[in-house]
Amino acid sequence: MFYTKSYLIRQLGYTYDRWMPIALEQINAIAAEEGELSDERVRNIITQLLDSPKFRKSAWRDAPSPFYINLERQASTDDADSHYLADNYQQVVTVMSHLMRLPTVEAGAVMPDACPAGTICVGGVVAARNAIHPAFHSADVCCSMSLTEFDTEDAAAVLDAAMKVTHFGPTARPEPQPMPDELVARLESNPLTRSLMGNAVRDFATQGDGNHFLFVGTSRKTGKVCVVTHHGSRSLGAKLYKQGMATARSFATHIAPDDVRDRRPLARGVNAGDMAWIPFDTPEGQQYWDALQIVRQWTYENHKRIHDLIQQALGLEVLDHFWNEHNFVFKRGDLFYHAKGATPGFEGYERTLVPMNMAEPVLVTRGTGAENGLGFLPHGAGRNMSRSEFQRRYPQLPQHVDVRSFSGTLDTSELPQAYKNAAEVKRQMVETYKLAEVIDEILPYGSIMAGEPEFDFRSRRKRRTPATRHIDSE
Ligand SMILES: Nc1nc2c(ncn2[C@@H]2O[C@H](COP(=O)(O)O)[C@@H](O)[C@H]2O)c(=O)[nH]1
Ligand SMILES: [Mn+2]
Repeated sequence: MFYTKSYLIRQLGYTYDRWMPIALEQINAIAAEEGELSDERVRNIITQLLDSPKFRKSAWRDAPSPFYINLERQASTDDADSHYLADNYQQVVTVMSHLMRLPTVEAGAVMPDACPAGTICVGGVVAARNAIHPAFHSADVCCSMSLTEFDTEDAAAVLDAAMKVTHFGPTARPEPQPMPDELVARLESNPLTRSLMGNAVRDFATQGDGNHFLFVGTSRKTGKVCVVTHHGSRSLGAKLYKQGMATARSFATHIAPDDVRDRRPLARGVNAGDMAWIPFDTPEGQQYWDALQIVRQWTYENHKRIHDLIQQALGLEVLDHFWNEHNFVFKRGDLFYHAKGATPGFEGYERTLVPMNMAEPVLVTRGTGAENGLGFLPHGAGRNMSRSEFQRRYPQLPQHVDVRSFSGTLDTSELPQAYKNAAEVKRQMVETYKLAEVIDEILPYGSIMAGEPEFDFRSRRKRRTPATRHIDSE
């Protein structure tokens, strides 16, 4: 006998669903070996299939589980900013409330630098059981901070050398940098990263754009010059994220309830379908997890190569070097902590880096591991408002800082006032919520960012903004 859809629907009373063709394939394969099957045997085969990770049904909670809010409703004394900060607060709480209904999610926290950014807010931490939610680490996988302290007090020489050896923007380096052999071997070892080898090679020792930067300053403690870089895993991570979202959605089409399949937004920029996850205890979950660790290593080596090129250009002695991720997934016990713009402050992260803006010190922090932060601390100051809104409000160039744009044209949406007040965020982090202590500060000398590209892809015209390569009022 050949079993068909109509047998399952008419005789056994099932409703058509995506699992049915797969079930029929299995039933007919078994029938080919065992002969005609009883209705009960067929029902058992279907039950087993629906209980596998790919098809298991899971219900969202009716109400969100509670989460920690380490964010004051208004963090600025500047009246003009208050409106945006209050709006930010509301949006952050709304977004987190949706996440906290997911069946996988067991805990959540919001940091003092929180601001809305789509499926999860920046400054958000979400702990999930047996699940990796790609959207919660975001496309900028392993965006991170790295510091090298050099045995010199000549910050100008270091900034000049950095400008020559680093690379920002969408293009490849004019002279590619080879990756370490061990990294190449790891990339080869996982089918997901192997398929992205071209991206890994092309983008090695580059920093991208947006608010990624290379900051030069001096340690308040030692007076020595430090280079601090900020970037993620470039197109390697972005493409892995895309693969991860596709895999997560392939699970979600079967395991998630109707509201996940529903494409209508839950809130501004928030769609249930984007919250899909990959169960960790599946071959797909294991492979994706391993690929994330490889991308982490690529990102570490990427920072390091840029720092090494500066060291080699000037022949400097390295006094200190450390780094931390702030967009990543951390496995602690049985839970997967997804950090989107949150700095780990637990074991293994004794010193971490929290930048504020180009004109403020980068904080060297030590997390307290406080429960209310789920072991995390802020990753920056967080945006005050959208880029376009900020640009309409006449951003000011900072004084006493050597600001350089790799493209030669300043990106005014990245100027200091685009971010929340640094002292306020620091106060909330240290005093109000006790998430971290500040153990040193890297005082700003200068900064390099991608800047605006010469050609505006949106208007399809050359930009009119004058080039601003060097702003130093002293
Ligand atoms: N020292 C600098 N800090 C900066 C600059 N631009 C942004 N920032 C801070 O970094 C965080 C990180 O942002 P994210 O992209 O990882 O979410 C941000 O919140 C700002 O506080 C800069 O040019 N120099
Ligand atoms: Mn970042």
